[in-house]
Amino acid sequence: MKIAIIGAGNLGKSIAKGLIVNNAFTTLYLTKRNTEAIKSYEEYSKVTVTSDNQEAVKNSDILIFAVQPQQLERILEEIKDLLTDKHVLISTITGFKIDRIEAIVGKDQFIIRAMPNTAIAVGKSMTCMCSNEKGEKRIAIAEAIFNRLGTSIIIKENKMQAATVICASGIAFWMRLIRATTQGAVQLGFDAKDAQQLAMNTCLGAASLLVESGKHPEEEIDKVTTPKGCTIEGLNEMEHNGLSSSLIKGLQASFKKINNISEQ
Ligand SMILES: NC(=O)C1=CN([C@@H]2O[C@H](COP(=O)(O)OP(=O)(O)OC[C@H]3O[C@@H](n4cnc5c(N)ncnc54)[C@H](OP(=O)(O)O)[C@@H]3O)[C@@H](O)[C@H]2O)C=CC1
Ligand SMILES: O=C(O)[C@@H]1CCC=N1
Repeated sequence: MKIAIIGAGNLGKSIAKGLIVNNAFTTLYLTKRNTEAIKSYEEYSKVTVTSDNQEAVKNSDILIFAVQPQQLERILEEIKDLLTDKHVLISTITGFKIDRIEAIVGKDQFIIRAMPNTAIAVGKSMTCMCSNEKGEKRIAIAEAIFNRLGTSIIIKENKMQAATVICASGIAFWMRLIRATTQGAVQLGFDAKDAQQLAMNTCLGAASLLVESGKHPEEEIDKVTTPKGCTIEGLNEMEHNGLSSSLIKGLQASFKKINNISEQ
């Protein structure tokens, strides 16, 4: 696949890393206006770094847009006359609806909206996707890319904002939970390095149990909570202090904010 990432910033570079590590492209163009920070990617075979979006579009089939929302319109205007039937447009832009993209490039383009997260850099992104009507014919291509770099699901466009909160912002939320566990482990006597090992690998184990068994979390909790034991003591104390409630309220606050941003 001939892929271009238009806007190789935080997310764009994470996608590039995932593609490079997984050898998931034929050629890869990375663009940004100031290319200094991404020059090192040219060390990889078949990777081209440029500030010329038009060159990237002409030489690629899959166009992944990863710029800030206010930058997308201008870029679409810049490249729209170069689009042909070979192109699939994948936008990762938060809150930028498909009809706004269609208004610039036309309905007759294969348009996909995707919301990956930064774990794409290590091939573990949870990516949610939707498409315009024409894009349905090529969404399998996007699925193939994002499944190489993690797991993907197709959702309705009206769920993209919620998916952004749970999956994209979710990386930050889970990081904070891991950090809090690390702080607790230090207080219980582990040095910082060991504490982080314990916290992150236990988190990975918990998620893997559910992913691999398809079970409900409470079923796994039942296996760990010895009656009158230390686990239920700790768990109930956390809940008295609002663990679940605090998480849910945070997700709601994030969702409210994302809806406000996209209305602006
Ligand atoms: N960070 C995340 O976890 C996630 C982010 N997103 C979404 O992805 C998008 C990008 O986010 P993020 O990576 O954090 O943002 P960044 O600001 O880190 O990256 C955007 C990049 O676009 C480049 N850029 C700006 N204008 C142009 C242009 N005309 N042509 C080519 N490149 C350009 C910028 O570089 P320069 O100024 O040098 O041109 C910059 O490196 C956002 O819309 C965000 O909502 C989605 C999911 C997760
Ligand atoms: O924080 C934000 O608004 C963006 C959207 C998801 C990740 N970063």
